[in-house]
Amino acid sequence: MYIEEVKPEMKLPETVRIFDTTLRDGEQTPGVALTVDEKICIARKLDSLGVDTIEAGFPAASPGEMDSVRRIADLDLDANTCGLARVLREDIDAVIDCGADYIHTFIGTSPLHRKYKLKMSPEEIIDRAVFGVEYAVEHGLRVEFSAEDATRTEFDYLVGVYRAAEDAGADMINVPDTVGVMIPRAMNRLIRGLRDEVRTPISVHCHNDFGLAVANSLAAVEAGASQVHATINGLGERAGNAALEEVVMALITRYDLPLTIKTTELVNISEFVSKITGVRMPPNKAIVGENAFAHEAGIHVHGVLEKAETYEPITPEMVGHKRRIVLGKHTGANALRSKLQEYGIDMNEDQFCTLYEQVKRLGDKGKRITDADLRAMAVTILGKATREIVKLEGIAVMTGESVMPTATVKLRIGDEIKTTSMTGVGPVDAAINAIQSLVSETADIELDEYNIEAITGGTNALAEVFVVMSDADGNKATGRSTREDIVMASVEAVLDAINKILSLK
Ligand SMILES: CC(=O)SCCNC(=O)CCNC(=O)[C@H](O)C(C)(C)COP(=O)(O)OP(=O)(O)OC[C@H]1O[C@@H](n2cnc3c(N)ncnc32)[C@H](O)[C@@H]1OP(=O)(O)O
Ligand SMILES: CC(C)C(=O)C(=O)O
Repeated sequence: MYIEEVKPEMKLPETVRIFDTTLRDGEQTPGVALTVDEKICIARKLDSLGVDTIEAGFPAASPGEMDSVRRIADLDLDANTCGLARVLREDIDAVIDCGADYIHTFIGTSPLHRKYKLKMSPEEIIDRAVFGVEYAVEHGLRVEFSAEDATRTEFDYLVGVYRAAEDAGADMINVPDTVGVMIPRAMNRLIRGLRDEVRTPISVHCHNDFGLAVANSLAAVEAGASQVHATINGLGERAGNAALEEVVMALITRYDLPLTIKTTELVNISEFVSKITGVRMPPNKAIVGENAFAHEAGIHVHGVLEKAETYEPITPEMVGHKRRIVLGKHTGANALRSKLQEYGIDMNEDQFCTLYEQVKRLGDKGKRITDADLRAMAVTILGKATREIVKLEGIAVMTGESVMPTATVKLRIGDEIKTTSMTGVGPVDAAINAIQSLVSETADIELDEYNIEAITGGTNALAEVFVVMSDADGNKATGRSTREDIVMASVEAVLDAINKILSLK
């Protein structure tokens, strides 16, 4: 509604090209280093996603980078394979040697970069830029030129640099907000200004130091930029780059721009990149976070159950996500009824009220309530309490210096008594390993989470253990126990969760 009103003020391009730099700037995320094979896997996924260009690496940086870019170029993907290079002959030669079809070459232009980093005069920087672009063009590459730290460069000088790159044959000029200092209005002004001065298509590369990378990228598009640099999950130097999934979904759904991205792949690629890089997404991350389509508050869940758009701006399916109704302190009766219906559980009004109160009480204590917990609570209220299918009959643990921590556990599982001994990194680990080994003959139940907290002080402190376990069918249950002895608290919590899951069968 409001967006349509401001659209006439924009200079939107017909479409926006997506230049993905997950494998280059994304890999500059502190602590992230990808192997050649990992880069190839990500490149294939980016290509299926439909990005226009994949910046596969910086070939001059190392033999591994060279190998990655070469092998990605050899894949002959639909996306352009791009290599990054300083405006130096040896860097550009490295990109040429990789067989990439596209080069991104750059030089710093701001007073800070000129004076302190490059120690070059403004004229020398222009000469170097022209050399780099011409050299790459002569070698048959399509060339994107970046004035690094453009957003802290004097406008007239910046125009001079870009005009020189354009005259030297650059196919795209990129405007990097290298340290993320822009605000959307200023970015819009800068891109409008540049559009009046240069003929070449304009791209932007925004960093997220103030959390404005996506907003600044969109402001640039509103001013006519026809390409955006982005990374999966917003990876990149320091606070990262503009998150591809956010930029893409905003361009498609807020600006109605026809992008070629297969949006249903976004969650899949986000999870893949998160796993490979080890950079986990916060649950509230837009578009791809665990909570992006999760609802707990009663008023919201009620709205969503009636009509999902009340509290969802786009459908989860559009990005390959799933809607989740979460139980907790804010749960309302409508949400609870829908959960019971989902599991085919019938209750009278009194039983329902008891369950509702229990959910609220647990929520107030800050406890997490999984679907299996709810089902266990419901069956207890219905008089069919969680059955103690697995019962501890005995346990002995041995630990110390120079011995492998070992636990011997005796369980009654149904009518059978079973015993085993297992080792672990400590007595708790050994005991849980032994329980899991015995139970694995009945059901495949994994420990997903283990948390321990000291409730009181001192060596005889009460410890509360909280676990989350799940089986191969996706049933998840929590288990809890509070004891002075952390081994026993852990064993009881694990058995609590296992029995909840087995009682559902
Ligand atoms: C904003 C960005 O994200 S830029 C990309 C950042 N990515 C990387 O740096 C990738 C990893 N880098 C590397 O492996 C190394 O830094 C290399 C191989 C590229 C260069 O290594 P070294 O030769 O040892 O140089 P070092 O990194 O210490 O310093 C950078 C040099 O490049 C020069 N330089 C920096 N940018 C440019 C440029 N665009 N054009 C020409 N020279 C440049 C610097 O002035 C400095 O020169 P000096 O060695 O003569 O002082
Ligand atoms: C190489 C350039 C575009 C860059 O990564 C930056 O300025 O952040």
